[in-house]
Amino acid sequence: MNASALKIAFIGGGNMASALIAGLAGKLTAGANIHVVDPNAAALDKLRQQFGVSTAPAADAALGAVDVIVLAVKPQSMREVAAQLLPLLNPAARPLILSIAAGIRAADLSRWLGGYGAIVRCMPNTPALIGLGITGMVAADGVSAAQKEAADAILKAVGATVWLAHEGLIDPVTAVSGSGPAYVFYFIEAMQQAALEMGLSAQQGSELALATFVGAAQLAAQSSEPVALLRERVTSKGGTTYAALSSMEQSGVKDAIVKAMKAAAERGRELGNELGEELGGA
Ligand SMILES: NC(=O)C1=CN([C@@H]2O[C@H](COP(=O)(O)OP(=O)(O)OC[C@H]3O[C@@H](n4cnc5c(N)ncnc54)[C@H](OP(=O)(O)O)[C@@H]3O)[C@@H](O)[C@H]2O)C=CC1
Ligand SMILES: O=C(O)[C@@H]1CCC=N1
Repeated sequence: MNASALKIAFIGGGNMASALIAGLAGKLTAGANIHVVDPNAAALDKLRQQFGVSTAPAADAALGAVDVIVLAVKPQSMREVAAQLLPLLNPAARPLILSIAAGIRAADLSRWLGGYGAIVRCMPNTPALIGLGITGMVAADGVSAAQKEAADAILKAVGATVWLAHEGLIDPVTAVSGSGPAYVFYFIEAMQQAALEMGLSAQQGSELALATFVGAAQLAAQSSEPVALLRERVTSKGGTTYAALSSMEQSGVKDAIVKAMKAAAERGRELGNELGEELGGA
């Protein structure tokens, strides 16, 4: 499969699909090679104008002529979407199905698609929009080496990829990096609020909080030292950082974050159980 000429269809053109399309169109493959199916006319107009993709309001014959079909609808819509897709799947072309849905297990998707085996489950994140995403991925047994390469090329076009040893690790990845940008935005919002309450302008608080996040993240990414050591270097004995971190420890911030992330992973497992028939914990 020649990655630069890949024909890719997206079923669902919402937040995550748009972020992926923005990273892919005109880079990995031409916008004209991308087809997007979504019932929302306004969302499709925007994608067509921005990236030159073709669009349709419902699953159509174009799905029979692509190499990869990305399923980018809500987990709750997956079963219905599989039923719409099944009659349009071209068995001769045997396209790769790339599911980005939280929770939905490959075995359930395969059953809904009449026993289809060429399925890769992946968990991207929205920084894909600017090429800085990271995606955890796992391939079902029916995926060929060329399809695995194509899946990797698609997600690498929007950031980094991490292949997982087994599907049970997708829920933890969802909790760490899939949902992760929201935790970071939440922390930035809190810093902006504090800045405002302490007398800085909204503009100054925003600039200071954002630059601090970008700088600290880049420093951690570029450093060979543990993050804990970088934190200690900011924390002078009896100083301001110590006061802040002590307050966070007293409030149980770290424990709360760990607990919250475990809740996210658990919600992924729950979604799989609620919406599918396969048992979790693979
Ligand atoms: N947002 C994120 O950061 C991430 C999301 N994901 C996963 O991506 C998937 C999509 O999430 P997200 O983009 O946030 O959701 P959105 O709601 O933004 O996008 C889903 C889109 O699919 C459309 N849709 C619904 N039914 C159909 C159908 N039958 N055919 C075609 N399109 C349909 C929806 O239309 P309508 O609104 O009218 O229902 C909507 O526009 C989820 O499964 C989620 O778990 C994974 C990683 C990160
Ligand atoms: O919140 C969600 O369920 C999706 C999956 C990861 C990020 N957004």
